[in-house]
Amino acid sequence: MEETKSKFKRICVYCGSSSGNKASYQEAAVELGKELVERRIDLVYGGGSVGLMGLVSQAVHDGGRHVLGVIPKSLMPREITGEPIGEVRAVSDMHQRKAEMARQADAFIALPGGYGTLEELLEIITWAQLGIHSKPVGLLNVDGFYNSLLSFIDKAVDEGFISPKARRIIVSAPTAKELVRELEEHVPERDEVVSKLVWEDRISYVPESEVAM
Ligand SMILES: C/C(=C\CNc1ncnc2c1ncn2[C@@H]1O[C@H](COP(=O)(O)O)[C@@H](O)[C@H]1O)CO
Repeated sequence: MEETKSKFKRICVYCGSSSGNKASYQEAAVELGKELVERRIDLVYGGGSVGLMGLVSQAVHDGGRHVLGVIPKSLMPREITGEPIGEVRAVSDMHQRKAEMARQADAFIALPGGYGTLEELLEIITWAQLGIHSKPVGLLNVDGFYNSLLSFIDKAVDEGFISPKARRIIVSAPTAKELVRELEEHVPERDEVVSKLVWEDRISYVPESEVAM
């Protein structure tokens, strides 16, 4: 397989701790893992090997890229998260976990999932809206899984609760290949008010090309 270099060093993937009922969800998790490998991108995720989390992390690990799992101590028992893959970083709680995953990543992708995935996705979008980070956020809309969420968000725009600019934080595509390509091309929009906010815990993004070697 030919490898393509990406501007992202590491992507954070949010996804179901279950596998979902359709084979297409599981196939998409493996496809995403392979796409990261092809572009030489490492993975940070919620740790463990259950559900789609296990499939995407195994695919990245099998392809020889680094996998970092961030797990709260209380979720560490193997019967809950399964055998860990790659490097495991233990944190004290769910809040610290999300902050650590966000710090370690240059971009975010949500695969299909449940409450946990939705919560992680909506929080990272909210953090982008508030200027805590300016890293791209992608939705892998496998088989239209996220159509109803996107319709809801569009309704919130129509009803005046989400600005059109904040709506554009979300990049969505039906396949991993298209999504990663779109995330690579995405230019975050600057908001004059938000960019003046001061966050002690601002999660900065330094493109690899700007990191002193
Ligand atoms: C409590 C049980 C299983 C939980 N196992 C998890 N292991 C690791 N990470 C998890 C787990 N559950 C949630 N997460 C995080 O949320 C996302 C998945 O949640 P979802 O509700 O399945 O969508 C995932 O990205 C993780 O970061 C036994 O039922």
